[in-house]
Amino acid sequence: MSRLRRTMMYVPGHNPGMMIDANIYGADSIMFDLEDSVSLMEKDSARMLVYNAIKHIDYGDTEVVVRINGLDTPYGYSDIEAMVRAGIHVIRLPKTETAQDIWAVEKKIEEVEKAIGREVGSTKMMAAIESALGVVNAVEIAKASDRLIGIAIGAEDFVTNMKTKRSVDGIELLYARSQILVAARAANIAALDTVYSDVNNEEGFKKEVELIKQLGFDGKSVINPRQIEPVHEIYAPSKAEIIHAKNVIKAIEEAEKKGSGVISLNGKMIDKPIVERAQRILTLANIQINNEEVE
Ligand SMILES: CC(C)(COP(=O)(O)OP(=O)(O)OC[C@H]1O[C@@H](n2cnc3c(N)ncnc32)[C@H](O)[C@@H]1OP(=O)(O)O)[C@@H](O)C(=O)NCCC(=O)NCCSC(=O)C[C@@](O)(CC(=O)O)C(=O)O
Ligand SMILES: [Mg+2]
Repeated sequence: MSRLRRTMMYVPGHNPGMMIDANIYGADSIMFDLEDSVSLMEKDSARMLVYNAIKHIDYGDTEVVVRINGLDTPYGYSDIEAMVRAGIHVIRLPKTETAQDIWAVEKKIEEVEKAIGREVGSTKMMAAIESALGVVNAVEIAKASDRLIGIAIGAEDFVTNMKTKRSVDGIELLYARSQILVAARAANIAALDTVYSDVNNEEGFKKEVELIKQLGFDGKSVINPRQIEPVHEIYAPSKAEIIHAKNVIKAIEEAEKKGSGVISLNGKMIDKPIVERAQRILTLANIQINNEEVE
C-alpha cells in the first residue's frame, strides 16, 4: 500500500519543545524546518538540534522530513550533510525553480551517502515550488530525480512573487495548484498543498481542504496540531464509498479470473480508472485490499 501523506506538519527546527514529541499528534509526516521559521542567528544551532532529534528520538512510523535552506544560501550544503548523516527519510528543497536545483541537491546527497556508507538513493527528496519560474518548470522539476517522492506548492512565497496576496477562495493559486498537480501526476509522485496560516480560522481551513481534495492533492502542509484532524476527517472516505470500493475490487478480480477487463456492477460499467479510484479509496481508508471481507 502506498504511504499516506495527508498531513505534513512543519515543526520549527529551533524549538526543542515542539520537536521532542512532534509525532504524537498523528500527522502522516513531520517536517523539521531549517528555512524560513528559523532566524539567521539560529541556523547552525537549529541544524544541530534537528540532527540530534533525528538521530536520537524514535518517531515510530511517522515519516520524517527536513526542509533545508536553499543551496544559494550559506547553509544549504551543511544542512544536507548533517541531515543525511542523521538518517533523514526525506529532504525537502524550498523555492525550487529548475531541474538543475534538484540535481545539485542530489549530487550532494549522493556524496554524503557514499562517504558514510548509506545506500545510494535511500535518502528521498521533495521539492517545494514557490515562484512563477518554478511553476513554469514544474514538469521538469517533478521528473528530475527518482529520489523525488513529491512536489509541493508554497503559497506565501508564490503570491509574493506574483505581486498579489492570498484570498478566501484561493483564485490566485488555481493555476499554480493545477500545474503542480498535473506535473506530480505526470511524474507519478505525490502533490502536497500549501499551509493555511490562520490557525484559529477552522471554517476557512476546512473549506480550503475540501477544495484541494477535490482538485486531487494527496494532502497538505500544516503548521499546527489542530489542523491535522480536520484534514484526516475530510480525506476519510465515507462508509458507502468504502463498501462500493470493496465491491468494485471484488467484481474486477472475479472478472479477471474469467479473462475479462470490463464488467458491470449494479448496472454501471467498471473499468480500469474506476478500479484505480476504488484502490485509492481503500488506501485512504487504510484497508489492505486482499485481507478484507467484502460486505
Ligand atoms: C502557528 C503557531 C505559532 C501557533 O502557536 P500556538 O502557540 O498558538 O499553538 P497552540 O495551538 O496553542 O499549541 C498547542 C500545543 O501544540 C504545540 N505545537 C504547536 N504548533 C506545533 C508544531 N508546528 N509542531 C509541534 N508542536 C506544535 C505547542 O507547543 C503546544 O504544546 P503544549 O505547550 O505542550 O500544549 C505554531 O503552531 C507554530 O509555530 N507552527 C509552525 C510554524 C512554521 O513552522 N512556519 C514555517 C512554515 S510555513 C512557511 O514557511 C511558508 C511556506 O514556505 C509554506 C509552504 O511550504 O507551504 C510558503 O511559502 O507558503
Ligand atoms: Mg516559502
